[in-house]
Amino acid sequence: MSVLSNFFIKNNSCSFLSSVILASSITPSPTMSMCSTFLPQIPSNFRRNPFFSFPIKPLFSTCSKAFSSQSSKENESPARIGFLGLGIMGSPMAQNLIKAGCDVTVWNRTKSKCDPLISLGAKYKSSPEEVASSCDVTFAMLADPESAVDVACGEYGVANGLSPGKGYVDVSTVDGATSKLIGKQVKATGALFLEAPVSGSKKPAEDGQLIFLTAGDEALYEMVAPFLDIMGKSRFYLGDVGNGAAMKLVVNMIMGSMMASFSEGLLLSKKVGLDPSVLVEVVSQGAISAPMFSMKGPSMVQAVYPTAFPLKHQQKDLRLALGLAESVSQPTPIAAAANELYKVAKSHGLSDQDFSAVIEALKPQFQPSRKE
Ligand SMILES: NC(=O)C1=CN([C@@H]2O[C@H](COP(=O)(O)OP(=O)(O)OC[C@H]3O[C@@H](n4cnc5c(N)ncnc54)[C@H](OP(=O)(O)O)[C@@H]3O)[C@@H](O)[C@H]2O)C=CC1
Ligand SMILES: O=CC(=O)O
Repeated sequence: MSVLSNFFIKNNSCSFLSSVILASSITPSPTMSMCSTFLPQIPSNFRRNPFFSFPIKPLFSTCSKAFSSQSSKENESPARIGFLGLGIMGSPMAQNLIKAGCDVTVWNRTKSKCDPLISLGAKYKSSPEEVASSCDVTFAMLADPESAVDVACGEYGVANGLSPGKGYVDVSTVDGATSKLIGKQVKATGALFLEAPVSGSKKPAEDGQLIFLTAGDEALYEMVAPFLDIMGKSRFYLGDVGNGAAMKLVVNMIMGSMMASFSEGLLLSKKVGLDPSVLVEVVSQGAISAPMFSMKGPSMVQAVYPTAFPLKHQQKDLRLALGLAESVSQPTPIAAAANELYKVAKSHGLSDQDFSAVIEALKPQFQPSRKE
């Protein structure tokens, strides 16, 4: 199978862009020339470092042709990638970049989380500002809107270290207004900005199987595509900043409601004398089957919730999705009800459990006492 056909199969969502990039490796196109201010700091990396022999993702060498065709200078520095926020998602994402041979510099508020990555070869800087100033492109995977703004725009924040020719890619799940605020600060430095929240949890992050929902500077999107392809299995470019955030919030609104509904079903099945494990099996074979139910159902039946997606983040996403719905007067009664359930779960100390622990909020001990 040719490299080109691999590319289309793996990334059927962006086949137009792929063909633009591939074509650019042969004949410079207007799309690629849009990237030229950024390119001088990136391309030689793709000729000199181990990316070319990266065995799992032949796609990458396809993309790298686009970069190498833009430059023939031998004395350019390799692309330097910053990664901020090394929680459940950020750590495996940064790890995959390091394992692919990228030159990665990390920072995390709790410094100890940097140590495993440093031992894999990452560099360390002591602030987001220093990471951004020492890197060509900086990724951030932060908890929520507050931390995303703080890291990007606060004291010693990313914006202080950015300048023309650099790029900032925020992969955190935030609302569109937050993303636009960050984008504005980034653009004021002359750097490029891309929002790129991800769909997919801990395991897809470890396996490089995330789905990127990007929006913002298309030139930066094209520049970082090879890195997204190391961390993910597909990528969507959705236009203006805010669209990536909105897409992610809609997806997670659906997910939060599905999990709440599944929880009700598991508990009801048990109460009427059925085996909830059999319900999981039945669901898995029918039209409402979902990987999420098959993966999480068995542990939910056992009342254990190993954290992949923290419940507090699911509730944050529902809250932000409800705000999005409110902004356009779209009724979302199911999501609103689900949100209340996650709030109950949070108030009972389940914030850091997996979001499947929302089922606990439906159990008698967590229900408001009722007069018979
Ligand atoms: N887990 C999942 O399945 C998925 C999560 N997401 C989204 O990705 C983002 C990260 O999720 P995840 O990795 O699970 O979350 P974690 O809670 O594991 O990690 C959060 C990260 O944010 C940092 N952080 C929190 N507050 C601040 C602050 N005030 N200043 C600086 N850094 C801060 C944490 O630093 P410290 O280590 O110091 O606490 C940590 O690095 C969230 O927006 C989430 O909604 C998206 C897809 C899937
Ligand atoms: O945001 C969570 C996910 O699984 O996607």
